[in-house]
Amino acid sequence: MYGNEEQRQLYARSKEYLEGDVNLPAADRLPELRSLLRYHEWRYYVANDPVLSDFEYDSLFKLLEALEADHPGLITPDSPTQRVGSDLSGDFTSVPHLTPMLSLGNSYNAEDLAEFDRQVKRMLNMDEAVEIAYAVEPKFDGGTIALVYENDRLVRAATRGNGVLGEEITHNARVIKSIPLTARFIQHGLHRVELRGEVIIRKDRFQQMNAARAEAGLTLFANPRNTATGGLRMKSPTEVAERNLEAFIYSFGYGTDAEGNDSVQALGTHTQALDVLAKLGFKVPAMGYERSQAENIAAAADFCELWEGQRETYPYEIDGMVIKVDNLALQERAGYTSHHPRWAIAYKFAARQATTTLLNVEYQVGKIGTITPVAKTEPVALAGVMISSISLHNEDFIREKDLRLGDKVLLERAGDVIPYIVKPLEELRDGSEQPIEWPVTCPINQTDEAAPLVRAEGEAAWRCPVCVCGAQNLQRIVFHVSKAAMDIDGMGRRYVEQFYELGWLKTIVDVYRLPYPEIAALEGFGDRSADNLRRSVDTAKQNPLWRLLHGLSIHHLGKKASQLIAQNVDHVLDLADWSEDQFLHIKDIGPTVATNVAAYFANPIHLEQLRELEALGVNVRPTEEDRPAATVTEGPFVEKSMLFTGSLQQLSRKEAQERALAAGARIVSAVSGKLDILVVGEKPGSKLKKAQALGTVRILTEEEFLALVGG
Ligand SMILES: NC(=O)c1ccc[n+]([C@@H]2O[C@H](COP(=O)([O-])OP(=O)(O)OC[C@H]3O[C@@H](n4cnc5c(N)ncnc54)[C@H](O)[C@@H]3O)[C@@H](O)[C@H]2O)c1
Ligand SMILES: [Zn+2]
Repeated sequence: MYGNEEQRQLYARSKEYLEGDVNLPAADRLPELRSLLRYHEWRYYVANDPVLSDFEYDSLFKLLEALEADHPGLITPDSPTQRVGSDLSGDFTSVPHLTPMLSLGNSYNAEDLAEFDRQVKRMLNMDEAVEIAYAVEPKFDGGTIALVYENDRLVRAATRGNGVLGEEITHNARVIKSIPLTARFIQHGLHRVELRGEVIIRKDRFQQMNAARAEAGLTLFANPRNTATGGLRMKSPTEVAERNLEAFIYSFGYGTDAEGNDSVQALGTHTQALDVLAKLGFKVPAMGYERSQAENIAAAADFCELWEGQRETYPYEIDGMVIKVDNLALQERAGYTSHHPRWAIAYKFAARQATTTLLNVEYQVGKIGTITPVAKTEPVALAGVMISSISLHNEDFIREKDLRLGDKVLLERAGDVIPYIVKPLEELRDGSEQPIEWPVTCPINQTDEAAPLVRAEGEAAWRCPVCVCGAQNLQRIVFHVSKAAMDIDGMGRRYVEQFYELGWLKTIVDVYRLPYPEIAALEGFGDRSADNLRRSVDTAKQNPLWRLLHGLSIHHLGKKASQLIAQNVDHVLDLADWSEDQFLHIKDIGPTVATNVAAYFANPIHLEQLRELEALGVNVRPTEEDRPAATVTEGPFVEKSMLFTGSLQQLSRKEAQERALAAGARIVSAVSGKLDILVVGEKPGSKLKKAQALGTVRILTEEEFLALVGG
């Protein structure tokens, strides 16, 4: 349909229009904008793979609308503003809809909605002060479907197609369980109806399906929307059934009685019409949850904002909300343009996808030398923020996606998830894209002395094994002073970076010999802050040994392992003489930690640093806090597991537990076959029942317990 070279130009030109870089007479801009929009409609509806965000597409659309408003004589009937985008593929029989299926106008905030409200009133010759009630519901992001029922039976289902003609997919609709094959419309005076709805797939089902496909080595579905629209067009209904599609019905398109007279309006409001559909067994947005009847446009806007905030936790993809004049007679009076109803509007949420150009890749070096590639892109708006820098995680990420410098890339940012690159747009390549050269040595220090990067088996990350440039040291110092390690109050990343820039911090040793008079002279410091900092550093010198060990940034040596090792030495430098095996003798220390710690202490530079730290007054021996709580070897409850339940009368729960510990017990949190003793206070609950049912648990009252621990 479109060649690659042509697509590249259409993409580049679209971005130029969006940047406001196009200066042509209106007579030339009009046809160009139309052909750009047609291209994007094709990417979106037919190829199912848009290259612009919806926001960008809508912006181009608005440019065209504005131009046409200024030059009404130049409007052509085939303009994208005059018809809806077509998804007719030719693979199915085309059938005419009973009434045209249109698009929706767009709004992005409460002001847009207020403007829409004013327009509706103008259209209806209503006073500005009169309030119109609106029905508001999610704008489901799937594939549109039109269902025709005659005499209470489903007789036809079709896609939206080009709005006038749809593709007939009745056999596929029949396997979608939420579409009833029969419904008692006649009870409501409806003999022939056309319903409109959206076919979608739950987000979790989508993920399960993709996980299963990945396992089977099949290509993955791009997103839930494509899975749903593609699902509707499967050749075999059994395949459709496997996709677990669902259909939300959101309105009547048409409805007549036995004589062929309209009988939808008699339902009164859109809200009541949906209530009827719900009663008839259709899946419609639930009142009070997914939909609301808003007394005026401000209330409608509030409901939209509420949903924008909770869209991530909703099980289905929605790209906005739809606001509809609730009264069906007013809808009828407001009417339609050739493109959308005048009585409804979409409220679009901020677009979560965007496309931009990958300009460069920079590399960050972490505290243990992990190299993280970061993409630098042409700045682009994504879900409300400007993005120009995105983590690429590791080399495999780059290779798997086949990213190249100069690529046009699709970005996504959903909810709290950090932005990421979904894929390069391969059809938009022109051959000038360059491979991303993965660094062989430290990317910060590209000299001969830099050692080659290493990648441990089974790990995704490349690391710089011996950093000579200091890039790692900076990260190590940041970690060293952080809460998790030496917890130096008042000395966060910002100061570390500042002192590092000034050359005062090269390694962690320098933390303990900072030039305080010079710090006091820094802008924003003064004597007091410098003094406070000195005090914090002095306090940290008395830290338990595990904090120092953890603060050395040894790969894989976490807090727990640091504590275990600190319990087992008299002086940190003892570790220089330890073999890997000795580390493994400590319960809960595994081989990875053993290897890494042994390697660290085999390095004379590190030993020298530790000697310097000791000379500067940093504690290098285990303290009281490092020692394990003395194990009790005598007492009534030695080696017994114990649990308290109900409220105790003479002791607090905490005091009772301390007594139990002192008497040798271990406190556990649940009743199980491993529980030895349950101490029962007043109003015990299910724990007592469970323990009695087990029959193996010794049950003590508070008095009995106190008697055993000696009062
Ligand atoms: N990114 C791109 O390149 C690109 C290209 C073309 C179109 N688009 C997007 O598609 C939009 C136009 O598409 P459209 O014509 O399908 O219209 P639309 O998506 O703006 O709105 C109409 C559709 O909304 C759906 N819908 C979901 N829930 C609904 C509800 N509760 N009530 C009523 N309708 C509901 C219906 O299926 C209906 O067909 C554009 O605004 C743009 O966001 C994007
Ligand atoms: Zn380096």
